[in-house]
Amino acid sequence: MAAHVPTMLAMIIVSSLMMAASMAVVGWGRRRDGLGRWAAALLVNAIGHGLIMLRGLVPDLLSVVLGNLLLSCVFVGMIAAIRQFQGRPAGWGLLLVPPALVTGFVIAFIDNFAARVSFVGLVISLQAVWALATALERRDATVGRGQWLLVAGLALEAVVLSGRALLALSSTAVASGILQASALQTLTFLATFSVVLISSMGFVFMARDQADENNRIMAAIDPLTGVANRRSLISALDRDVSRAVRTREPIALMMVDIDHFKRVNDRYGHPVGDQVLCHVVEVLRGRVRAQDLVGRYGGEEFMVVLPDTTLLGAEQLARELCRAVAESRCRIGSTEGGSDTRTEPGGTNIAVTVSIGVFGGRLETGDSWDMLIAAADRALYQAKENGRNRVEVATGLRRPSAQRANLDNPETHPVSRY
Ligand SMILES: Nc1nc2c(ncn2[C@@H]2O[C@H](COP(=O)(O)OP(=O)(O)OP(=O)(O)O)[C@@H](O)[C@H]2O)c(=O)[nH]1
Repeated sequence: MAAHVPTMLAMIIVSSLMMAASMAVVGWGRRRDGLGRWAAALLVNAIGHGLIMLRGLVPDLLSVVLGNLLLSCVFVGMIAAIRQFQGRPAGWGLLLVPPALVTGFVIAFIDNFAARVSFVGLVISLQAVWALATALERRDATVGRGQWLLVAGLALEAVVLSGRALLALSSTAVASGILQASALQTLTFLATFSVVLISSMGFVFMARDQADENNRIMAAIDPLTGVANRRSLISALDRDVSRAVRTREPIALMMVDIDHFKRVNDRYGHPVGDQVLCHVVEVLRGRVRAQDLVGRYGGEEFMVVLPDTTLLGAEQLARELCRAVAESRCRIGSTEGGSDTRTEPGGTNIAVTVSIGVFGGRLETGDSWDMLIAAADRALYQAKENGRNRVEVATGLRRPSAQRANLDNPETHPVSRY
């Protein structure tokens, strides 16, 4: 099948322009997801194919030299866009080598159509492979399936252009002029049309999936401390509680509250208070296991969810955390020292302590996350009542019925029930 070449070129031009305009609109103001660079590449693609369509009507310098240069620059833009999406520098210097080679070769062989098709086809197909490899390099960091569309389009372009380049010198299938119809010309331009559609759609989906992922992370994270926020804490706790009920494995929960935090704010101001919050989070996170979840429950109160943990284990960890916070010093920039500060060259160290309420045990059907929080909160309240900078343990859940949690070694924890 040998389709009418100018018609196919027109299809490529129109689809590139429409896709470029759509991506420019969608990507407007979102400088870092690469949509703008990809749209620019599509615009260059439209102009390059436009110049090729004008073969014979405009000087060869424009149609042949500039046209081929622009077609090579399309992949410069695409690779730069993929790298921008991945948060990497474009590396323009190396990217511009293929267009320079194409320009030099086309000028030198301006009268040899087969040699030009062969060389330019090979260079551009290598650029497509380069773009493909760039996309695959950070595959794990890219969410969603859009990347596979992108890769599929680039792979198609690479295969068709390299096949055409290899056939160019030995076969008449390539035709003797760019506007002459042949089956191979049809395949080539269909592949270019496909890369415009498939890879561009893939790139848009990638950007959308990444934005969704970022939103999902933002919605789950406390922006100040970078740990789970209350909403994601509760949903994780709910999931762990359901699992603990099902498996009868123990689960533990800590409520950690900074002591006299209001005084820190009052004495040093909110920004320093914020630093203290981050400092406490750092100490907590540095001492829990990978499967434990530290999050900010609200204000100066943190929660630590400890799946598969006995009351005894949680209590020991809580004491360790309490000690670690008390022994640590939150280093702040330039602030007036107070009674609980040590001034050292280059900054001030603020002493900070926490009180911790712990619940731990095996759960029964009907137990829910809010019952665990209430139990740990009661213990926390008692820790505050008993003088702060200490750990208190809740020995049971307040169930609606007379049931009790089957706690680990309750006799080894002869503490009062809060
Ligand atoms: N800097 C800062 N302060 C906060 C933030 N969230 C809550 N706070 C402050 O935390 C303080 C909590 O004070 P209180 O509830 O009285 O507790 P406390 O002073 O720690 O006293 P105890 O818990 O009884 O030891 C208040 O001053 C809040 O304004 C925050 O994100 N940053």
